[in-house]
Amino acid sequence: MPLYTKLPETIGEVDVIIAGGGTAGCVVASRLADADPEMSILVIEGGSNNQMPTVEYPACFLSHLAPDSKTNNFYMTKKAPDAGTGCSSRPQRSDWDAWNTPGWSADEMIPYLKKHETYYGNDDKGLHGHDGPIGVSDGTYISHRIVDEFAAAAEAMGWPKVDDPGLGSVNAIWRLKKFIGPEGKRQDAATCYLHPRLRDGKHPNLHVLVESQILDRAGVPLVADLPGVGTGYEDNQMLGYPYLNNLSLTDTLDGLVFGRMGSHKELMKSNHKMMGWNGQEMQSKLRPTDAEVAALGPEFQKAWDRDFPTDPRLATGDPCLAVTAFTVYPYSRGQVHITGPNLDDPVDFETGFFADPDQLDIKKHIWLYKKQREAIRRMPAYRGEMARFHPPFAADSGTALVELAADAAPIPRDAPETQYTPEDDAVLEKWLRENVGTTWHSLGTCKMRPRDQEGVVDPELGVYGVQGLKIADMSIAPRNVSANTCDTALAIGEKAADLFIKELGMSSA
Ligand SMILES: Cc1cc2nc3c(=O)[nH]c(=O)nc-3n(C[C@H](O)[C@H](O)[C@H](O)COP(=O)(O)OP(=O)(O)OC[C@H]3O[C@@H](n4cnc5c(N)ncnc54)[C@H](O)[C@@H]3O)c2cc1C
Repeated sequence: MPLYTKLPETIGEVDVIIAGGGTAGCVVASRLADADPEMSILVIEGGSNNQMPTVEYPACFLSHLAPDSKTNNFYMTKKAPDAGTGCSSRPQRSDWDAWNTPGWSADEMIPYLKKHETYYGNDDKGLHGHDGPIGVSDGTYISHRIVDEFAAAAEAMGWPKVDDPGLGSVNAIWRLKKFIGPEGKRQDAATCYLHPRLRDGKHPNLHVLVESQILDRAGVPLVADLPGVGTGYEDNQMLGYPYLNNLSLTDTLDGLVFGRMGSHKELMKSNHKMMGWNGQEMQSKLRPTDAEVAALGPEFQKAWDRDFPTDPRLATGDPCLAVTAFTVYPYSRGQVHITGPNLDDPVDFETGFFADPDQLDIKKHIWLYKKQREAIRRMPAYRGEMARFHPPFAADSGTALVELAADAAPIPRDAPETQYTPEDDAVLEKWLRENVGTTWHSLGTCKMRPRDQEGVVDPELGVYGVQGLKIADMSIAPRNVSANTCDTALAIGEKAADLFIKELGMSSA
C-alpha cells in the first residue's frame, strides 16, 4: 500500500502535493487520483496513519482527546484563554449565501453537500446524498431515555423537536445523525476516501506520507505578502455542563469508557453495539426571545438588531449526562502564526475567546448557560448539577447548585424559571471566562475574500500572488457557519476537487 513514513527514493517528483491529510485534503487527493491515473499525487500528513481500532470504534473517541494522546495535535495558546468527533451538522442556507462569493452560494454548494454523503434517515426535502463515501446514520445504539426525556423537557421550554433541520433556520431540537456508518464504524475522510483507494490497486498515482511535517518556514523566501494569513481566527467558544442524574450504565458512554462493561478488546471483538455510538444524542439551534435579548443589555441589543434583525440564521464512570454548549457566529477573533524557522518553534496562537471589544460573546454564553440548565432541570433523570463543572453560585442564592435525593420527585416541566441576580450573573461571568474552551471549529485564517479585505484565496481557492498554490480547508471560510464544521470541510473538499479537476483540464471520474 503506497503509505509511507519515509518517502521512497523512486518518488523524486510529483504533479500535486497536498499538505495535510485532514478532512478536506483527503477528499481532494482522492478525487484528483480518480480523475487522472497519470497524475501523481503526494499527501504529506503530520499525524500517523489513522487505521487503528480506537479510531474505528466511535465509542473510543475520548481517548484521542487525553493530554497524552499521540493522535491529536495540541497547540499551546499564547495566553491561556481567560479564562469526538462525529456529529454531523450542517450550516444553514443563509450561512453559505453570506459567504457572498461567486460559486459558493447555498444552491451551488448543495451538490457538494450531497456528494460526500450516504444518508441513513428521512430525506423529505431531497437535501441529502445517498451514494457518497461518508455514511451518516444513528450508528448502532440510541439512548432512548435521554432522547425522550430531553425532547419532552425542551418542548416544555418552547423548543419543538424536528426530524431534520435540513438547511433551514430553526429554533428547535433534533436527534443528531453522526459520522458513523450503520454498522457502527467511524466515517472520516481518510478512512472513507483515501484508504480504499490506497488498497484497491487502481491508484498507483496516489502516495501518502505520514508522520511528516512540512510548511517549514526555514529558508522559504516571501513570495506574496498577504497580511490576512493567520489572522481572524474564529472558533465557537464552548463549555460542557455535566449533571447529576439517575441514569443507568447503558444510558451513557461512561461505564463503557471506564471499563465497567468489560475490556475494550472484548467489546470490539464482539462488536458490542455501544461501541458504534459516540454518546451524543440531541442537537439544537436556539435563539433568544426578544425579552431575553433586551435583558443582555443595550450593546447586545444593538449588535442583535444590526446583525440578526430579520436574519433567519438564528431564527425561528457513573453515567454522566452533560450538555456541550457553544454559541455560533462569534464576535471574538484570534490569530495563529509560526514564529521561527524550526518545526518545534512555538506557534503564536491566540484564540481571542471572549475578547471581542463589545463583550457580546460572553453575554451569549450567560444566556446559554441559563437556558440549557432550565431544560435539563426538566428531565426526570436530573438530580442536580455536578458542582465541579458549574459556576459556584452562593449557597443562599436562588440559583445555588442542587443535589436531589435519589427518590426525590422530578422538577415539574412547568416549574418557574430560575431567577439570576446581578451577583449570580457576576459569578457566572467570572466562571465562564475561567473555563471556556474550544469547540475545535477553528476557521477563517486564510479567508476566501478580495485581497484588499485581508483575503488570502480567490473563489477558485488560488492564493493571491502565488501560482500553483491552493488552499482547501476550513481556513478559507470567509464567515462562520451555524454548525459543527466537518460537513462544511467535506463539502469544501468536494467543491475544491471539482475546481482543480476543471482547472487542470480533466473531468471527474
Ligand atoms: C476533537 C475534535 C472533535 C470534533 N468533532 C466534530 C464533530 O463532532 N462534528 C463536526 O462536524 N466537526 C467536528 N470537529 C471539527 C472538524 O473535524 C474540522 O472542522 C474539520 O476536520 C476541518 O477540516 P480541515 O480539512 O479544514 O482540517 P483538518 O481536518 O484539521 O486537516 C488538517 C491536517 O493537516 C495536518 N497538518 C497540520 N500541520 C501540518 C504540517 N506542518 N505538516 C503536515 N501536516 C500537517 C494535520 O495533522 C491534519 O491532518 C472536531 C474537531 C476536533 C479536533
